[in-house]
Amino acid sequence: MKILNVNQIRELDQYTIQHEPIAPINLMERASEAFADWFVAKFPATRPVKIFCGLGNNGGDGMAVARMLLQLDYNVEVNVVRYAPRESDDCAHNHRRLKLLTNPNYIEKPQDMPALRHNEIVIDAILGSGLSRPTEGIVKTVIEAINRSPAMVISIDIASGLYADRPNQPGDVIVEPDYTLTFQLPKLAFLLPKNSRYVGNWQVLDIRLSRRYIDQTRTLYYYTNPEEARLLLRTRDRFSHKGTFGHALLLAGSYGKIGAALLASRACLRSGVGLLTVQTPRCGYDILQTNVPEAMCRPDQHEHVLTGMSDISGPDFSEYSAVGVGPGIGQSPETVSMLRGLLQSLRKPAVFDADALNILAKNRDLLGLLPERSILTPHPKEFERLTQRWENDYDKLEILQDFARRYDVVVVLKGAHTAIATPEGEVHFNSTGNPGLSTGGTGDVLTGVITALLAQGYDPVEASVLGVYSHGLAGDIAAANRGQIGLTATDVIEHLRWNM
Ligand SMILES: NC(=O)C1=CN([C@@H]2O[C@H](COP(=O)(O)OP(=O)(O)OC[C@H]3O[C@@H](n4cnc5c(N)ncnc54)[C@H](O)[C@@H]3O)[C@@H](O)[C@H]2O)[C@@H](O)CC1
Ligand SMILES: Nc1ncnc2c1ncn2[C@@H]1O[C@H](COP(=O)(O)OP(=O)(O)O)[C@@H](O)[C@H]1O
Ligand SMILES: [K+]
Repeated sequence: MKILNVNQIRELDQYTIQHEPIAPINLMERASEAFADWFVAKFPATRPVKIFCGLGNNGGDGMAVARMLLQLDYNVEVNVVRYAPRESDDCAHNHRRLKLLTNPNYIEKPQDMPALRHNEIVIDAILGSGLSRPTEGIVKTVIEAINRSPAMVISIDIASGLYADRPNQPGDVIVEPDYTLTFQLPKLAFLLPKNSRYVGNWQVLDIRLSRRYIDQTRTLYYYTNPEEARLLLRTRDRFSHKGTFGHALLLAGSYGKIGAALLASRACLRSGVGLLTVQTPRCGYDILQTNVPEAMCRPDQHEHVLTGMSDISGPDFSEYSAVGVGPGIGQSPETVSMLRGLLQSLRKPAVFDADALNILAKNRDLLGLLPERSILTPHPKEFERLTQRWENDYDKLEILQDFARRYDVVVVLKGAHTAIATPEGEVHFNSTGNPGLSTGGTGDVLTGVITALLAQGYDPVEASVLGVYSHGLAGDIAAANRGQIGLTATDVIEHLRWNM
């Protein structure tokens, strides 16, 4: 799913109006109906509703929604925040229609603000994607009162005061909704961690804006939806054999962290790899052979850390279709040498995670040795070590895109809505996953999943997008079974589903 910026969204509205064609007021009616349908399906008419409308088209949506809910016998009070002398044409039209049904309350000064109570629902239609400056004066006062109130808050299209595609400043006053119902496509702002309280649970309502405009419009930002993930997944040929699905090598574990190697190995096997070899320090050999009988094990010559050297065969990585390195490996000098040797001999993309990334951050000359289109899977702290501190989430995105372009790699920046940057500078935000995944070992699982997909011949971007999606989906299924709080990395492995 594409993510468009505010100018593109405006063009999309205009294009739809001209080419469908549809009158602007009817498009507003369609958007408001979509919102009202969602609302009516979720909340009974016994819950009192207070709608706060601005004077632009977002306010117009709010007034149309008010009319629709009144006609369905909801108890609705409309508050128009009069911060300017003029309304937009479509807002004025809906204002006139609304006044045939009810007398709105007009808020011009703080005393005009009504009290908000616990069981009430506030609908925020003060400002939408047309926000062009920080909120101030009476708008700011109303937003502060809404945020102080115990009422449930639902924003139409976007929280009033939040920019859809650029950073807000500290101190900006923004509605803090429980829900945001947005139109047609997600907004970039929804996917950035620092905006979490200004978004709440969000959902996209389809209002049939022009498919053609969306298809032909260029963007760097995407949101992976279920259909797109499903399309990436390859079906298996009836005459396939284990050789068809690649041979992965995982370099993982050190004394005290053999668990990381186990988790990555099990996840790799549960993600369709044909064959798996795991190289761990000698201390991990029995553990691995006992607990993951499907995997072959290459014991490292070293008892406690990875050196890359094994009695079974030398450090020849060319026989593997994909290599994944990092989970639990530590940063001993021997392991740093191993990584250097690996980078010097690797000829195809590999997956780098955890301490492999920390070693890269401390030995920056190694970054130049990364095979092109390799996959790096940092969490934000690891990414900061590889790059620099960022001022805000938009700044971080730019650093992410620059890094992926500069080193010709795919960077999987993990977290809620994991952001996958491609060497071409595109960013794919993930749609699955939940806070239950914030627990040790889930990153090791992800490394196993992505390594398996790479070994099966998926292109590195596809392996990352599909791997991150499936990993998050497994977390969601596991959380549905047992709740987020008790979720472990092993649960994620056990809930991987490839019949999406
Ligand atoms: N145009 C269309 O066809 C559709 C528009 N829709 C709605 O229209 C909204 C966008 O409408 P608009 O472009 O009118 O945008 P807004 O409703 O956000 O209003 C913009 C107006 O508010 C002013 N403004 C900006 N920042 C302000 C601030 N901080 N304090 C006070 N005033 C401020 C602007 O100068 C402009 O006059 C969307 O968010 C969506 O809710 C939907 O009805 C779907 C269809
Ligand atoms: N709040 C969250 N919502 C969605 N996914 C999350 C959340 N917190 C963590 N995750 C996911 O969990 C994984 C954590 O990885 P990582 O930090 O490397 O853990 P570890 O090093 O313990 O294995 C990542 O895939 C990340 O995207
Ligand atoms: K709004």
